[in-house]
Amino acid sequence: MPRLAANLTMMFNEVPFLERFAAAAAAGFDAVEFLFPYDFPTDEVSRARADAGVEVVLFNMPPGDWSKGERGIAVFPDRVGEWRGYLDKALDYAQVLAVPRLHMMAGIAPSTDASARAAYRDRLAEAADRLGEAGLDLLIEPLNRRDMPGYLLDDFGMAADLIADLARPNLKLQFDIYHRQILHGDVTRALEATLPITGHVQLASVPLRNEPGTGELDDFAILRTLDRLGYTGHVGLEYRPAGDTVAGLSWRERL
Ligand SMILES: O=C(O)[C@@H](O)C(=O)CO
Ligand SMILES: [Mg+2]
Repeated sequence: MPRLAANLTMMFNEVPFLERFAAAAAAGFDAVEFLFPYDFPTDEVSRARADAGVEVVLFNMPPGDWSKGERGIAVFPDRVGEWRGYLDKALDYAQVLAVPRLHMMAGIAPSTDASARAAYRDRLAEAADRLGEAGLDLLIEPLNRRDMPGYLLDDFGMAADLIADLARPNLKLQFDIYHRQILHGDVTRALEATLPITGHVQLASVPLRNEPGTGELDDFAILRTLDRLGYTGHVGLEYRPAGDTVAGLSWRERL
């Protein structure tokens, strides 16, 4: 059975962010992930993590101004200086929290925009090299067009091509089963084909993005497939609980 990590951005929203570490531990998790820790100083996040005794397995680089609709700025060739500041900041948090991997969002731009694609590719190479020196993996995640309209990286084939072209051993795929199913389907064959380049997996029901086992896929069969393929990483539970987070965790009894 793959190891499970609670996503603290979506789960345990009954309590403020820093209290979610302890809430996850109390619910039996020894690993967590989240989108962004940057609203809180590193020492506060670090204390919450250490007090709860959980491992942080993933978070994202700053995405630009999220409230203005930005979803990464790597696609903008004229914002490299700002982007480098974000990379420094993410590395700072990652090192304090001992996080082994970071997700870098691409940004909103048409995939036909050659300058956006070139900028994204350049930033991926640069970030992979910087993170590699620090012993971290860099992840890229295709996002479905319904949840993230206009996002550049909206295709698993594009992600696999980028990883092959850039040939950085620490540049890997963030395989979110929810996005995969909405974008392309064929989840099992895609896991088989891309597991060697996959650095992290995330799971939620489709289409509502609720608890595993409540949607159109057999999420338990998918978890067994990950076992069969020898996946040893974590599966991030990036779902919005349909009701109370802890009550909703009863799906784990079926594992
Ligand atoms: O799937 C998602 O939405 C996240 O993993 C993410 O990093 C971008 O929002
Ligand atoms: Mg995801």
